Amino acid sequence: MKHTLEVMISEQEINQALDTMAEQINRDYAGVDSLLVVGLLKGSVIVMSDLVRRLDGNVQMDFMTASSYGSSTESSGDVKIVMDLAQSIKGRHVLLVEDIIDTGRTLSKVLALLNSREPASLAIASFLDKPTRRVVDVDVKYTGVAIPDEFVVGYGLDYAESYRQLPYIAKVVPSDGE
Ligand SMILES: O=P(O)(O)OC[C@H]1O[C@H](OP(=O)(O)OP(=O)(O)O)[C@H](O)[C@@H]1O
Ligand code: HPA
Ligand SMILES: [Mg+2]
Repeated sequence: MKHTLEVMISEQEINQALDTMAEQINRDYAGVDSLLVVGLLKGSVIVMSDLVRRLDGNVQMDFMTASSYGSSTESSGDVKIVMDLAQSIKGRHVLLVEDIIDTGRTLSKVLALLNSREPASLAIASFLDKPTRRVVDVDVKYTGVAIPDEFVVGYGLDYAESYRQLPYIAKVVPSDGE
């Protein structure tokens, strides 16, 4: 699809939203020995690295890969766990970090899997939230910015694997010809 990009959330706005998220997380986990922050690849990789550098205390990191969008702008609904965590989460305090919650299908699937492993606690931090698109209800404890129903890229988010590196978040606008 031919398209152009329109900036929706600037780098400065991203940083402000991250500061607020990190303050809330630091407050909530102040009494906890260690926090395992789990990023869902690939989208979360940028927000994960920016968020953990704002966190206090003993923070550990792990990653898993769940994929449903492929090269499309529509979720397939078929969420696959492509790569699992490297460690047990039984008895751990786990914070799952995502770039975006859209239909909620990815997070609900991953949440069910991780909950079955009996963590001490499990909460979700998603930088973006598209609440009007929700198909499955998911309890997201920390969110950065709520956005309207637009397909966005940048700051980890891709369109057919491109644009993840942009330091801002932009809307994908279809242009003439297709
Ligand atoms: O709430 P949902 O409708 O499930 O959409 C959100 C998910 O979709 C994207 O991942 P994608 O499957 O595109 O993989 P990626 O992280 O590698 O881009 C995004 O990173 C979230 O994980
Ligand atoms: O708006 C989006 N952009 C990129 N990837 C996504 N995955 C779910 N929603 C989106
Ligand atoms: Mg994607």
